[in-house]
Amino acid sequence: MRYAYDVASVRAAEQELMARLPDGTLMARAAAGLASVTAAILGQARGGVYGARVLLLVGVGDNGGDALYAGALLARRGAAVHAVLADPDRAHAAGLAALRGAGGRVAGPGDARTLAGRADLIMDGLLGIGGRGGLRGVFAELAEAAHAAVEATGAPIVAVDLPSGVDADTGEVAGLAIRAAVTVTFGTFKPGLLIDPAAGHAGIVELVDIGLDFPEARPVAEVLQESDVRALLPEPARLAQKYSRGVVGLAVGSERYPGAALLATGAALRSGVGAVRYDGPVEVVGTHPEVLLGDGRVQAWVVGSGLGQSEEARRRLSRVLESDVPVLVDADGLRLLPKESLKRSAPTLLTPHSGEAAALLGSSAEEVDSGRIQAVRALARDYDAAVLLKGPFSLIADPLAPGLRVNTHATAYLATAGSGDVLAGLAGGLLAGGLSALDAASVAAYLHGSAGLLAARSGPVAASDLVAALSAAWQNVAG
Ligand SMILES: NC(=O)C1=CN([C@@H]2O[C@H](COP(=O)(O)OP(=O)(O)OC[C@H]3O[C@@H](n4cnc5c(N)ncnc54)[C@H](O)[C@@H]3O)[C@@H](O)[C@H]2O)[C@@H](O)CC1
Ligand SMILES: Nc1ncnc2c1ncn2[C@@H]1O[C@H](COP(=O)(O)OP(=O)(O)O)[C@@H](O)[C@H]1O
Ligand SMILES: [K+]
Repeated sequence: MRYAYDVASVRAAEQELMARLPDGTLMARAAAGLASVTAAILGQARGGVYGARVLLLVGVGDNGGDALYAGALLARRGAAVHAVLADPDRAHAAGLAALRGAGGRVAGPGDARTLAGRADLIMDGLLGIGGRGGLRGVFAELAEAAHAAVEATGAPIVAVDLPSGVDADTGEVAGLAIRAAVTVTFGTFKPGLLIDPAAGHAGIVELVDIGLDFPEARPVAEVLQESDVRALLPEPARLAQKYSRGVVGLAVGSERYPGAALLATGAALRSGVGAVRYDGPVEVVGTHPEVLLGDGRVQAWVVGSGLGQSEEARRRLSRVLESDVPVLVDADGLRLLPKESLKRSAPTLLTPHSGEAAALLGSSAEEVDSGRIQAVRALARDYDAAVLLKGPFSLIADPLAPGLRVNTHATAYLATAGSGDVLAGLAGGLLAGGLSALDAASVAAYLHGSAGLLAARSGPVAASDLVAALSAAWQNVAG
């Protein structure tokens, strides 16, 4: 598992560690890690550090200090390092002395555009975990100079700890923020590196261990790694029979949206269950001869994907919601009936995208997307249900779990019609296989992402390709 801690916990861990170490040790560790990642990037881009032109954007706190010390290390290896200071009187004094001592040069904001235009790499040391709100004034001018240069030259921006201007704790971006190619973060992930829209500013995130420990702090978010998913996969016992592996019922698809039934069924058949029962008007057996039809006992239902808005759709939805087994509610299922009907006593998993989440919350998709932690938590609380809020990085909240889960194992090729139907069938099958709603959602999001990554190796992905890739994705995880 990978964890993200909030700023208060990072500060506490830092205090605790600094009390036991000589002054400056933590910053030295951070700067060494930062310089080493930066050197690797320069190595790949141009064969080495020697002669590389590096521009440091330096703010007024320790984030700028990290950049200055890392710049000094790069200058000692032969890089031509310039630092542009947002406010010379408040720049990290010892870091500045180290940079100068190593042969680095200092310039004013007026030189930022020229230096950025010539740089092989720009390091963003404007703001770290002490940042509040978006970039303004000189900070904004420096960020704009960096972005303009990147557009013209393609040079990467390496963010120090966080892309400057994003909110470390919430992932919100209120105004201008740096868009980095790589972020080198220290000690732990911060929620802002995992939660959109801030996560979309971070690029590839490299974690540098500086020795921080979090024995008692509660993570804000956790990200399942492959080994976590492996431990949760329902493998068939030797004495398994089809009913002991679980049966999932699918009340999805309609005459208007037959594809949803075919896709969800295909995914459910590859979700580890013993059988899939389809209840609806779509002819699924031609494509999926394994499917059972009509009434019968199931261990979980999936309802809503491609259900349509008809009276019959409403009836199918209420029948499923009134059952006493776990239910996954997707798409039309989230909008068709009064909100109260989604509050059930058996486990429930809601899988909205931002628009559907907004409808449930009475807000707009823009509001949901600008405050995703708040939105997913509010839904889980209001509906007393596990909620998978879909998006580039999907968030999963459960009223009983203190932290959020985030799925970062994904590709933008998943943004394709029918992709959500595949996810619903897969997650529903995992629910029927006995996983909790939280685990079913997390494992499904991971496998769905894996299938997308596998399928994308051969080019753009259709939702049917995701179904076809699911077994391989499962096998890759299971090992
Ligand atoms: N906490 C830790 O464990 C460690 C922290 N280190 C570095 O220290 C950083 C935190 O340093 P600081 O606490 O000094 O904070 P920052 O360097 O993030 O800067 C905070 C300062 O910027 C000003 N500021 C805040 N928002 C602003 C805005 N929107 N526009 C303009 N100015 C703004 C504030 O007045 C404050 O003085 C970390 O992100 C990391 O880079 C590392 O050196 C290693 C260890
Ligand atoms: N940019 C993106 N990067 C990664 N995954 C994405 C992105 N956009 C959407 N997804 C994923 O694709 C799926 C889309 O589901 P959904 O919005 O229900 O689509 P549909 O209704 O067309 O099936 C979700 O799992 C979502 O998390
Ligand atoms: K930064």
